Amino acid sequence: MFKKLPGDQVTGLVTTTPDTAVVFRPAVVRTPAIITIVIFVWRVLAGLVRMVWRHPIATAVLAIPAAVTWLYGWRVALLVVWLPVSVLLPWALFDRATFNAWIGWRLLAFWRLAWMYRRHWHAVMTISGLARHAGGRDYVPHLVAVRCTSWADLVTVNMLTGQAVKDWADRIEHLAHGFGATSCRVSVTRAGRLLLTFPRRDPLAVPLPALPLPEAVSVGPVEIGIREDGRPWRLKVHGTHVLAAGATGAGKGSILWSVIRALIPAVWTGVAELWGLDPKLMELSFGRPLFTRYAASPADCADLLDEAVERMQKRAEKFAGVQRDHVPTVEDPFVLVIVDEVAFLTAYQSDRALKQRISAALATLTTQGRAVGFGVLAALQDPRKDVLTIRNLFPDKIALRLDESEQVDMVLGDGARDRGALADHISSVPQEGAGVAYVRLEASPDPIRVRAAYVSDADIRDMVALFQMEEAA
Ligand SMILES: Nc1ncnc2c1ncn2[C@@H]1O[C@H](COP(=O)(O)OP(=O)(O)OP(=O)(O)O)[C@@H](O)[C@H]1O
Repeated sequence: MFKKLPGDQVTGLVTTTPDTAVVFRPAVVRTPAIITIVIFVWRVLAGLVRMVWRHPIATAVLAIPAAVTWLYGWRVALLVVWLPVSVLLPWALFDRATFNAWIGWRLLAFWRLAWMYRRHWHAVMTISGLARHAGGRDYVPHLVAVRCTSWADLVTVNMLTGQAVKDWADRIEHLAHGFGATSCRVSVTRAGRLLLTFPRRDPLAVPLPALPLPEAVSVGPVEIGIREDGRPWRLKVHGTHVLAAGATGAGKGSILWSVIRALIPAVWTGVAELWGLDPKLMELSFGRPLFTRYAASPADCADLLDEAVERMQKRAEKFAGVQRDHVPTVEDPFVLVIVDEVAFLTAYQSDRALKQRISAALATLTTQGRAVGFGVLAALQDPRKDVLTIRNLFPDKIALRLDESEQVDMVLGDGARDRGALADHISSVPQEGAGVAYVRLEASPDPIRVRAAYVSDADIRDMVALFQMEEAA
């Protein structure tokens, strides 16, 4: 009787031997071969149609020569291949940008989809814990499409039903290493669909020299560097307050100086004023003539801030009931109060009375100054709790290189690091990482990576000389 085992129906089985293994074999329903073949062929055809639809150029590059070889022989195929190559090659050599936009990135996307993402998708999803096994079935997030830009692969993916963005944000390191990238950023494109950004190279690895002095008179948004996607980084300074936080040597100076540089034409014409607070006596003193008002000692800084508050309040009285938005004019210029190392004046200030005066003046400026044309741009080394009160007064924040991962969310807000703002991973080698930062733009919760242009001492000297010449003229 036991020879029939395992698997046969063994109802009523009686055995006197303890520990006898009784195995039940599940009923097997045999699917007719024709149904299996139809399903298989259907899947192949659907896959082919999808591939042609999504990657027409890559498919044509492979399919046309193969078809011509088969139909007419390899000589004709060679000719057919040579004709487009003789057009495409010069195009690629002499106008790389348009070639890439039309053909290059599409071919690369096809290659990256097949070679990197499809090949490793199942394994990475399973090992990172993003795939699920339930009721005997594997549920794997759906890889929708891959697009390539000059610096990154943009992978669109459908989450599994019931998954949250945080499930993915918590696994950015698994994803990055799984797909051979140094980092990964997660953003939501629509309900249930994510865009994963895998950089292939770092477009911000090389320092950016100081940008040319703008020709137009403008108070912003001012161009101060480049974004990772190659577009200019424009920072809003009029109508907001900006805090740039970064460890020592992170390049806070390059942000302050790039903003100053971009505002120089507005300062020349009198529609903007720069007020400098330089408690470290190192950063702003170099370009002292550019500042309408300048202070270094804490007592002078307190006086200067009090004066700014007084002027702001007078202007608010003048505007009351007349206008709600500030338009910079020579009569009512935009005043940008620039503070290098704001914690020197607040958290680290030993004179209590002075500390309270400065904190109160800064709080008044940052809470009431926006609408009447007073802005504060402050640099800060340590964004931790003792300077928290100051931090929260600034609507716009920039995270340069930070020492600890927890500091990223302190600067950019909750969840910023999970979404890829790895400010604690920015290189401490000045050449590679100084001036590199993460910012959150108003329109999107997703942080973007940027690099400020480096305004050298020579650039500042030139700016001062030019400024003085212009004033003398
Ligand atoms: N945008 C930049 N691109 C390239 N190199 C830069 C950039 N900004 C700064 N550096 C380099 O990094 C060094 C440190 O920069 P900087 O003094 O601005 O840092 P910091 O954040 O102000 O430091 P600290 O808080 O100690 O004053 C500079 O001497 C310069 O060589």
